[in-house]
Amino acid sequence: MSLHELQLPDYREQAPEVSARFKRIGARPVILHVRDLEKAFGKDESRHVAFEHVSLDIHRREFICVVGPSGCGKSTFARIVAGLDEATGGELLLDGRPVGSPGPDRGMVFQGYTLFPWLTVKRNVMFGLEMQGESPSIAETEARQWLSMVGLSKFEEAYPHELSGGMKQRVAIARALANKPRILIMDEPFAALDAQTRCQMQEYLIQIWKQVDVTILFITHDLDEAAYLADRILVMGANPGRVVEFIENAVPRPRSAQQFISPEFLALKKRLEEHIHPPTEVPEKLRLIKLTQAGDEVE
Ligand SMILES: Nc1ncnc2c1ncn2[C@@H]1O[C@H](COP(=O)(O)OP(=O)(O)OP(=O)(O)O)[C@@H](O)[C@H]1O
Repeated sequence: MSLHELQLPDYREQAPEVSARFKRIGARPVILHVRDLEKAFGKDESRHVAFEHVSLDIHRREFICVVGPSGCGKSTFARIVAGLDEATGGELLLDGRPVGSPGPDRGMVFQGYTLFPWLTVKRNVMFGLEMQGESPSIAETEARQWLSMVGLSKFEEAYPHELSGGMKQRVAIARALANKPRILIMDEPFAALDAQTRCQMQEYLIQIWKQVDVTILFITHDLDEAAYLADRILVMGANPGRVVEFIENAVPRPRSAQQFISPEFLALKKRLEEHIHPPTEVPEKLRLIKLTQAGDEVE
C-alpha cells in the first residue's frame, strides 16, 4: 500500500505539547524577515524568474527545512540569505537589518566539502575567528570547544584528507558555528553521505542545535530528513519558484527513528509527497510496445 492510500490523521493536528512549543517559538523575536522576495536571472527575453512572492518570518532558534522539486529556487534562496547572490525584488532582513554581502552573522555549510585542505582541522575552525580579529590563543581555545562539541577533539591536528565525509561536515559545522552566526544556512549538507552516516549527522546536528542559540535554514531533497529535523517545513513549488505551504511539523520532540512510522510522521510525509511527487495518472492497462519483430508472445 502506498502512502497516498493510507488513512492517516490530518497532518495539521498537534498534540498539546506541540502546539505549546509553536506558541513559544512564535513569541520569540523574528530573526529572518522575508517579504515578497523575488530573484530573476537575465534580462528582457532571456529573463528567467527563479522564484517570486516569497514571504516568511523565521523566529530565533527555529529549525526550518526547505523542500521542493528541482529548480524551484531552494539553493538560490539560500545563496541570497547567505549574501552570495542578490534578490531582484522584495525585502530580506536579518535581525531587522538588510542582508548584505557574506558576514559572520551567517554561517554556511554546503554539500561540497569546503575546508581548506592545507590547514589542520583546528586551524580550519580558527580561521574565521582570526579573520574577525580574535587573538590566536582565544581562537585556539574556542576552536577546541567547538571541535569537542562535534566530537572531533582527537582530530584537531589531522588534515581534511585524513577525515571521512561525515567528519569533514562536522568540521564544517564547527567552523561555521565558531563565528557565532545568527543563522546557519545549510544547503544539502548531508546529500553526499551514505545513508547511515547521514542519519548519524542528523542526530549530531540536533544535539548541537540543542546546545547552541542558532537558527537553522536547511535545504534538502530528502523528505524524511526534513520531517525528522524541522520545526517548520517550507514547501516550494516550481515554474516559477514560489511558496506553496509553510507547514508546522506536528511530530513531537525529542525525535527518534522509531517515529518514522508514527501517524504524525506518516501524515506529514504524505502531505509533503502530495506536494512534491503528486500521484501520476497511469492508464489501467498499457499497450505493450513491441521493440522486436521476432513475434514471441510475452505478457
Ligand atoms: N546563475 C544562474 N543563472 C541563471 N539561472 C540560474 C542561475 N542559478 C540558478 N538558476 C535558475 O534558477 C532556478 C532555481 O535554481 P536553484 O538551483 O535555486 O533550484 P533548486 O531548487 O535549488 O534546484 P535543485 O534542487 O536541483 O538544487 C532554476 O531554473 C535555475 O536554472
